[in-house]
Amino acid sequence: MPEAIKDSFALALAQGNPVLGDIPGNLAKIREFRADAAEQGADLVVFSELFLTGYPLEDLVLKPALQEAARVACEALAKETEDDGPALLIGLPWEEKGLVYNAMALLDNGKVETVRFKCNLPNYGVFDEKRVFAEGPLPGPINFRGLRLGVPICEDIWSEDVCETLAETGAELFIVPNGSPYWAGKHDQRIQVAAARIAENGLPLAYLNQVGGQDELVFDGASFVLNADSSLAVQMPDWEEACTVTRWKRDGEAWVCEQGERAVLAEGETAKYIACVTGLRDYVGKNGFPGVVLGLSGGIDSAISAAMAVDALGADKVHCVMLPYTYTSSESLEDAKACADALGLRYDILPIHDAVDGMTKALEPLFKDTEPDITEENLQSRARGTLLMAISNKFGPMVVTTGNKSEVSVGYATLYGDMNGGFNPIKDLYKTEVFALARYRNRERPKGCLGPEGEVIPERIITKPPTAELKADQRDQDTLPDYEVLDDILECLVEQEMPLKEIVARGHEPALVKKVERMLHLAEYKRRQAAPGVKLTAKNFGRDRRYPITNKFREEL
Ligand SMILES: Nc1ncnc2c1ncn2[C@@H]1O[C@H](COP(=O)(O)OP(=O)(O)OC[C@H]2O[C@@H]([n+]3cccc(C(=O)O)c3)[C@H](O)[C@@H]2O)[C@@H](O)[C@H]1O
Ligand SMILES: Nc1ncnc2c1ncn2[C@@H]1O[C@H](COP(=O)(O)OP(=O)(O)OP(=O)(O)O)[C@@H](O)[C@H]1O
Ligand SMILES: NC(=O)CC[C@H](N)C(=O)O
Repeated sequence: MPEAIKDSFALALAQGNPVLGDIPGNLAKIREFRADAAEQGADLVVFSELFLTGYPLEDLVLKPALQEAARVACEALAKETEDDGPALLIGLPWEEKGLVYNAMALLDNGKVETVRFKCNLPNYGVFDEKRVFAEGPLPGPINFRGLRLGVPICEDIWSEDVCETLAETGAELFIVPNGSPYWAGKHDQRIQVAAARIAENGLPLAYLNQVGGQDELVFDGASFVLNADSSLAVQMPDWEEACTVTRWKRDGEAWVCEQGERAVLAEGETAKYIACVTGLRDYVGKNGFPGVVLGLSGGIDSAISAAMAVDALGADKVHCVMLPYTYTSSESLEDAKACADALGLRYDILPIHDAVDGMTKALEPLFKDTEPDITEENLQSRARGTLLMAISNKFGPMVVTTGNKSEVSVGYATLYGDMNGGFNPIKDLYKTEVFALARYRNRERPKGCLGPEGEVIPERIITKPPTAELKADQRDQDTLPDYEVLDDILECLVEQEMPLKEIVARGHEPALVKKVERMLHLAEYKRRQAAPGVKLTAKNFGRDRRYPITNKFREEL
């Protein structure tokens, strides 16, 4: 039986990257973290929200078999705490009297000592927890070897009630396990929320988040400890697994965390770039692909996607194919080759003339009395999409799709053509941000990136006017307004749901604002069929923005 905690204790924060549904794999990770924490003298190791199963579980948690497998793994793990090692605070779904809770279990002395449930279930943006979990009752503290731990679970700290109840019922500090996805500016929000709970209750707070990608979400880690005066005691690194042991001392009635690691966090473009790379890496890795393949056109979208793929997976796992047709310029061929060379990846050229001519011939009996139009343009895109999917089928790599948020917004992409693919690393980046990130990556290679340093996206790819090259002398701006203008209107419409009048008041042409609004609504059917991609903003296309496809509503202006 371990001794009661008196004047000091050591708390390990296990900032890990679970694989959703891989209970044996996550269990193995828990054991590794525990061994590491034991070596560092920890008394307790805490894991992020639902770590044993992975987060977010979505409807998978409704499966009794999943609940049962998690419970069995938890009981087995509890037995292992009979040794002298640290206790464990782990997250898992917990069924009781027919209701399923989002729970944290304290495993100590060879058994499950206590379980407590999440009270405030987030049900906005990407979150849908009320659909699958029951709300827990307002909790009291967990007794850990005589120490009274307040354990609010993630959303539980985003309002006052749970922390207030825990403090009133004797909690001595807060330990907060989270599954808190990244979006730009999120870390500052978390610190503010934590500081508010500390100010209300006068207790220190350890905030633990997971890392890694899970479908469209990426988690940045960046766990931290704030003391009761809201000063930062520990800042763990972002975007990487880590096990940090925080050391606590009693000062009269209060607990104080000793000053520890102070990692510098990625911000702005660095954070966004790492988020795209992390999302792609984990999607490809966790779904078991040997690598990726993508069409490299000499344009900026495919160039930055190729750079992100190399940074995520290494050049040996990225295959780029130039698929030229009649309208492909010599500059595009040169630029694609220069980009492939700079990134050091496998590059092939497969002309699509035969494929397009073959489809044109097959359609001739029906099309012979018609004029060429966008149909023929789309055949080029579909030939490319088909060939890339064939390479995927034959050799196994996943097709990376490369549409930016501006294109995805207005439907400037071909269904079953360039929209083909399994995952899109730039889906939540407007075109103007794609340009900025390309320049950024040429200046700087952020941590964890496996590609070369220096210029990886040749300058001309960034400076030349964007073109789909589906007909002679085509430019994106023949069909779309300048990207600076388009992106500003889209940001207002998508992220802010701003009334059209207010968008016009920013200096935009009324007719253009109406046109963009119309394109945005009309493209809903394409987005519903589009590949998933990394969420970077507070409102991505996907779970954050659920619009009907059939929709005749248009705002008056
Ligand atoms: N509400 C709805 N629900 C379900 N399906 C709907 C639909 N409305 C149209 N459709 C279907 O969608 C079809 C039109 O969509 P789609 O076939 O994609 O063709 P569409 O959107 O007409 O053309 C593709 C556009 O993407 C542009 N673009 C830009 C950059 C690159 C590339 C590229 O390919 O590399 C393309 C290209 O210039 C063109 O403006 C209709 O013929 C119809 O079959
Ligand atoms: N000639 C080509 N060879 C290989 N892939 C191509 C070719 N043309 C288009 N693609 C694929 O289709 C996608 C969509 O084309 P699109 O023209 O929108 O993008 P881009 O060429 O990368 O960038 P930009 O819009 O700046 O020209 C490309 O990103 C690329 O993956
Ligand atoms: N898992 C959760 O409860 C997440 C919700 C929380 N507000 C966050 O994004 O940090």
